[in-house]
Amino acid sequence: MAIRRSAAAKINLCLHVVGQRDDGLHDLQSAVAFLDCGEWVEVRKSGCTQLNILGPKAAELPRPDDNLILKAAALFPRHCQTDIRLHKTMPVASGIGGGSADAAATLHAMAALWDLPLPDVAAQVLLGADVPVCMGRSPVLMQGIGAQISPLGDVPALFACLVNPGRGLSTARVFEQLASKSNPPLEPPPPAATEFCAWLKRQRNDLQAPALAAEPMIADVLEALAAQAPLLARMSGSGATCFALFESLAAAQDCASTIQANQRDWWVASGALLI
Ligand SMILES: C[C@](O)(CO)[C@H](O)COP(=O)(O)OP(=O)(O)OC[C@H]1O[C@@H](n2ccc(N)nc2=O)[C@H](O)[C@@H]1O
Ligand SMILES: Nc1ncnc2c1ncn2[C@@H]1O[C@H](COP(=O)(O)OP(=O)(O)OP(=O)(O)O)[C@@H](O)[C@H]1O
Repeated sequence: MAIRRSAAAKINLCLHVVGQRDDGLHDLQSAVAFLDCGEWVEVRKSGCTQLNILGPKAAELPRPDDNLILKAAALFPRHCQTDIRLHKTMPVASGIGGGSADAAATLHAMAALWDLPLPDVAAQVLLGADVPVCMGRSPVLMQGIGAQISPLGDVPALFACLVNPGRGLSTARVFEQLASKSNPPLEPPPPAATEFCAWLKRQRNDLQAPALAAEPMIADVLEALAAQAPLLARMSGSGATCFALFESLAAAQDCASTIQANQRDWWVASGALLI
């Protein structure tokens, strides 16, 4: 029997860096939502644990032994030998949590396959700061280093276009280049869905400036998205993927096809935010 779980793209709709801890990690406040980009993890019982990677972005992960998926699988007892397949569609090191989403999908799939409980949040966050948030798929508020997750409240139906210019960025390096480690906090999210977009526009991604300095092509991506008259265009996570939000699926898809037609080498995706 095979069990398949999808790994959705994580979008940091806003990301405030509000402090730095003694261990160097940063305290964050981020509204996070998800978009299904067709990436998945499939598991089946086997004589040994191994990972095979296929899909259009498989070549960006040449060494399966280093994969976060195998670190996630290692959280289960030794007898849980599992054959794992990853279908990779999201660009690697691109600020949309690909590795974390794959690790989260692996934890869900293996817990179901072996009828075991999920590893706790403390173990999840040791895999990666984005793993706890990627265990769910609905819009949430992420705080602390990534382990404190709470519901975001009433979010309207929104549609997104994601664009990545094909340049990987190191998350650690972007944090290092951040000018101020202690920035103004998020305004509390509004109770009513009708106020959500106005609230979101007033928030920031504090990693956008250092990522732009490291990779100037992000400015081209943001300009291309802004030209499609979205509700909002901003960078996700530590970049370089940027997103634009729209009120309709058709508008998000139009944005994606226009940008892809102009920039054949860029990675582009669109769809409804999961709610
Ligand atoms: C920027 C975000 O994507 C926002 O959702 C995440 O905080 C990063 O999540 P991630 O890629 O899963 O991060 P990890 O692999 O755990 O950490 C990569 C590096 O990012 C930096 N890092 C990460 C999380 C955090 N709260 N503070 C940090 O300073 C650290 O230098 C760390 O070594
Ligand atoms: N399954 C995986 N998918 C993608 N990257 C992985 C995976 N496993 C390990 N990695 C490594 O993790 C690093 C970060 O890649 P990932 O795609 O998770 O970054 P990201 O999208 O910037 O993440 P985040 O938004 O959480 O900072 C890469 O250098 C990659 O080699």
